[in-house]
Amino acid sequence: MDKKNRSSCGVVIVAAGRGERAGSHPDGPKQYRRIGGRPVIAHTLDVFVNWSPAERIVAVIHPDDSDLFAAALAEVEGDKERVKAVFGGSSRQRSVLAGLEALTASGVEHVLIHDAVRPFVGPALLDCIEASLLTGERAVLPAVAVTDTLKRAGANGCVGETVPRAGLFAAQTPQAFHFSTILEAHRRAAQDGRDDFTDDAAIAEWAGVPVRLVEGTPDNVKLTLQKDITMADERLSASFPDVRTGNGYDVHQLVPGDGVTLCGLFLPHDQKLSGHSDADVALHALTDALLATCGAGDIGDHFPPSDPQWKGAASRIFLEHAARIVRDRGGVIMNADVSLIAEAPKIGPHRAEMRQKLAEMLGISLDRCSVKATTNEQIGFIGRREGIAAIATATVVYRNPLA
Ligand SMILES: Nc1ccn([C@@H]2O[C@H](COP(=O)(O)OP(=O)(O)OP(=O)(O)O)[C@@H](O)[C@H]2O)c(=O)n1
Ligand SMILES: C[C@](O)(CO)[C@H](O)COP(=O)(O)O
Repeated sequence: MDKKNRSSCGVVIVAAGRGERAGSHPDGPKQYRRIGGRPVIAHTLDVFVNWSPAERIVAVIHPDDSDLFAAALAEVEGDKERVKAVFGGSSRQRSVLAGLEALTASGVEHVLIHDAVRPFVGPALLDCIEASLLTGERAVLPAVAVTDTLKRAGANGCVGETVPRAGLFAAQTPQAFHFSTILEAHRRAAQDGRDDFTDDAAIAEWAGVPVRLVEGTPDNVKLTLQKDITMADERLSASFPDVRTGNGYDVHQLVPGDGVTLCGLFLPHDQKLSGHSDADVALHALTDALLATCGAGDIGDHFPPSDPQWKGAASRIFLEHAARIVRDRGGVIMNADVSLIAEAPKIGPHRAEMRQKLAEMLGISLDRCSVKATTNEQIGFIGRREGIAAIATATVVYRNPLA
């Protein structure tokens, strides 16, 4: 989704429960149990810290779990600066209210409230919920239609009746709301002594706020019992990593001038690259390579050369935009590699600084960034110093389903 059409969201992740139905375990309550080698809550936080509309993330934890939470947070991959922990209460409802109160000064317009123990939430569901909020909905509930036949138990372990399942849905999280609407509803429920709501949509319903249903994902299960944790662990341990590689190519003409910008670095030279933006071929090729890893089109789709706002633009804007798209779709950039094909200026003395710039722009470590250069042996248009070309490759691992 285009950045300018995105909402400003806070996120409350409730993690203060004791997980009694799952049973006790040396790793602690179920949100700290390891699935696929990492704590459940680390998987959950990964998704939100890499989802760009999430401006503030409040994890609501139990006062006994501060050390467990700090250790789990250390395993989260992404911008953890946005995550703050507060203590919850004796019920889920009280924990949610503690999380909402912690967001009051943040100025966010919307809030997503999510169970820490639903680690398989994916960015596609978050985007779908956000899209519904952006149409003006004040409460949005992801839910899946019930597919089993439902029975109500009667006396002596026998069926009392069959419950018609038409129109019945199982509620999931994250449930999303206009922030001040749900805060006010939660505060009012607490003042009225109501402590029996099992989800936040029910509080919105009680407050008379219409709740929009959107389609949840069957994968987004809540880990409630020991068997759920076992199945989650098997699922993550058995799954193949979703590794994708994209490539990109770009070329720009050299004309008389005072220097060229390559990998975001200005190199004084007796020529310049001509183009609509700063004509940084290296960043253009790498932008295309990143977009290719998730089928997100090419640089021209996102930044049309016909659009005057990109005239003379620094190409880091394009690269950072592509990196954001990748992260929003659950991708982790593993590697970025650029080959420059230029007769002059000499790239070798500037390679280290160029790699450093790529690492900064992409938010990844230096050893994952590579810049190489070759001449064209004085052959063809590059050999005649009429242009510079770049070829780039990016490797991205997608942690969550793209669909
Ligand atoms: N006082 C509570 C109770 C629950 N939760 C959170 O609400 C989510 C959904 O609750 P549930 O699955 O019922 O978790 P527990 O209450 O921990 O489980 P149990 O009822 O088996 O003890 C969990 O992420 C849980 O940590 C919370 O923050 N504060
Ligand atoms: C909020 C919830 O995940 C919606 O399905 C669910 O109600 C929370 O679990 P609990 O067992 O009711 O605490």
